Amino acid sequence: MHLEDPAAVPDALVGHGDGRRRLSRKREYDEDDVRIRPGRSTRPRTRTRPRHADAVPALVVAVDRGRYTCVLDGDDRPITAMRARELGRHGVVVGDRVDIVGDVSGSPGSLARIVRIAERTSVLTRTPDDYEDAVEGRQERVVVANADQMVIVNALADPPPRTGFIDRCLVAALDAEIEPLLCLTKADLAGPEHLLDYYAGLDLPYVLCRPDAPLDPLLERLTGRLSVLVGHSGVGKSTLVNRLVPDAERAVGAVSAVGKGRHTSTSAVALRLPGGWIVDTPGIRSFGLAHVTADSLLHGFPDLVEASTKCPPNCDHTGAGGTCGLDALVAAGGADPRRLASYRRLLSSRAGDDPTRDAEEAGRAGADPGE
Ligand SMILES: Nc1nc2c(ncn2[C@@H]2O[C@H](COP(=O)(O)OP(=O)(O)OP(=O)(O)O)[C@@H](O)[C@H]2O)c(=O)[nH]1
Ligand SMILES: [Zn+2]
Repeated sequence: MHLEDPAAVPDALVGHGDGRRRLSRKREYDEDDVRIRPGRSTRPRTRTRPRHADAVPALVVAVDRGRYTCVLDGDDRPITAMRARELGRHGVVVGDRVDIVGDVSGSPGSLARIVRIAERTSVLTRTPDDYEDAVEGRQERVVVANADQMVIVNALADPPPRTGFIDRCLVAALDAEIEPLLCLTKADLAGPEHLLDYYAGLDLPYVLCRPDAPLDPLLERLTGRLSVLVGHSGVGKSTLVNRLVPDAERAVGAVSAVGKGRHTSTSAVALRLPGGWIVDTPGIRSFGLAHVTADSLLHGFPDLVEASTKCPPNCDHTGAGGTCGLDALVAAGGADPRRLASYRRLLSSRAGDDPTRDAEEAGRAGADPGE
């Protein structure tokens, strides 16, 4: 028997898994609601719930408008679940390890309930950039929980590599303490030398992918991990996902069906590999970094960060005063000037005095061979 405290969680403010809050959303019902409740009693109400000894561990693989698709260990059946109200405002996102109760059969029409969310080992967040989600402003959003690795997919040609995009991803990954992996596609069209030269000062792991070679080097790095794939349009991310998970289309279809038919194009979805998970992020084209502090931004440039110890106190690293240690580092040949320029582009796009998209265009030009 559950005694509800209707005042405990105002339904209109319940947080949703994607970090959004919708106002005046109708309260959600779960199987407890159909039980006959005792009349108002004089017993003190309590927020303590039974401990759900029968709960089973599951992974959240998709989120769509308040419905969560979960799977059990070693079982691909999608189980639709809702969030128990006792979780309060705690959001649930793809990658979350949860405990579920109720009907966990996954049969059509069944609904389980998420009663616990395990502590997250990492949280990848983004701030929507100025050009999207204007309605929601620049509210920070969790993209995926518990990712161990960020696979930054970039093409070596067609479209040419965009170091501005990669650098932005690196900042987001390192800020979230997620290991980055550079995945260079279309290696059949161009060599990686130019790009790797730009990253020579970093210990950045990379793999090359081409249609006529097996994906073993990539698979090796994906094994045993939960990897989130990011990439801008046209780099071959869908091609890659379809090669890694041949029935990805079907899996994503099954997942979207539970969300009453409409698949939210910006949501992430986790797909099972023989030994690991990949999280595809369709619709996520870039990482707004407004939530990342200026300090963390510099930690996204491991080849530059050490030189900041030579900066005067409270240096803003813009180079304006001519005393920034980063300039001294570059002048002494200790770092690639293009790296410092990229850092400063991100710095100024974060400060809001330079539209993000322009900054990334500049990053793209910076990677062009011959520049
Ligand atoms: N030559 C070559 N072409 C590739 C490779 N990978 C993908 N392509 C092609 O590049 C184009 C874009 O590939 P997609 O997989 O659709 O790219 P995407 O990153 O998913 O882009 P969106 O669909 O816009 O999100 C397609 O025409 C692919 O056939 C590759 O390794 N080599
Ligand atoms: Zn400085």
